[in-house]
Amino acid sequence: MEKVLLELSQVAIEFPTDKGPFCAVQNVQLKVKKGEFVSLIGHSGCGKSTVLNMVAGLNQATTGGIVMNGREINQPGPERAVVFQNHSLLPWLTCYQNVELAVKTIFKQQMSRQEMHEWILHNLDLVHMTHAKDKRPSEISGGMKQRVGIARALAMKPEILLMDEPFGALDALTRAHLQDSLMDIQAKLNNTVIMITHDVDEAVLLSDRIVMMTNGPAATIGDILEVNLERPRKRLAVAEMPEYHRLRTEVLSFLYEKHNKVEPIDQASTEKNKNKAGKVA
Ligand SMILES: Nc1ncnc2c1ncn2[C@@H]1O[C@H](COP(=O)(O)OP(=O)(O)OP(=O)(O)O)[C@@H](O)[C@H]1O
Repeated sequence: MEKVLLELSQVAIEFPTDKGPFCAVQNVQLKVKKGEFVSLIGHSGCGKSTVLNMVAGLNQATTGGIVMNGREINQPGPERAVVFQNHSLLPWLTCYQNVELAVKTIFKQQMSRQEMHEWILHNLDLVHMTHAKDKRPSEISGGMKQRVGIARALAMKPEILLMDEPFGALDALTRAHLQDSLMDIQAKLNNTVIMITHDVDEAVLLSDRIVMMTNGPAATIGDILEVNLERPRKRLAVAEMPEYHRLRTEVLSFLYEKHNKVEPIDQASTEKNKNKAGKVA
């Protein structure tokens, strides 16, 4: 069995507000193994980004702690690269230069200029963006920007990749292409990934485990679903598998029956929500 890379123990966080402390999440317990792909899913505002930001070192837990490789996390670090929904590339730099900036910041002491150059090209190639390396973000599509954002994160050689709805702003086709690319990259590199998603199908297709969160305030992990679909996964073949549909139904049932956010819960609204093509509101 792979070793545990990351452990969240009894994690809770309170934000100061005008009305006093607001407990966003509490009692979050999670172990993530090296090479594992874990998705976080839950209704809007339940605390998914808050949890991810704590792992990134951008938020500090009020109680409990997060340990990675035996060291407590209390600030951001290059071993935990974050990919946001909106790529966050610097608009005045080309794709190449955006990746270069991250590579230089981290590897200037360890790599020669030539090694850095090859490493940047290698990572752009991984996401199929070599052809557009000299373009600026304004000259490429949303999906391409997101690819460069992923290349930049991977180029940091992170031990864990944290993705906050990385494909949330993309159209369905582009999203599917990027999901496939991410699965290919993961098969090659065996990255450890924690990804927030609102898309039930995306969660089932990509994940080894799906962490389902209850509604806030004081949200916590309600259930964790193991996804044992064989890899490599091909979306069309997977969509035919009864196990895929069972898992999908489990997630939908957690979200819309056990922890529905729409109140009062009546049969009509539950059915309506279930038919939202697997997108969580
Ligand atoms: N800095 C902050 N100060 C006060 N409250 C905060 C702060 N950051 C987050 N919250 C609150 O914590 C809760 C969880 O927010 P969070 O952004 O983690 O939810 P989320 O599940 O990622 O939502 P979404 O799916 O809509 O992105 C929300 O009620 C939010 O208003």
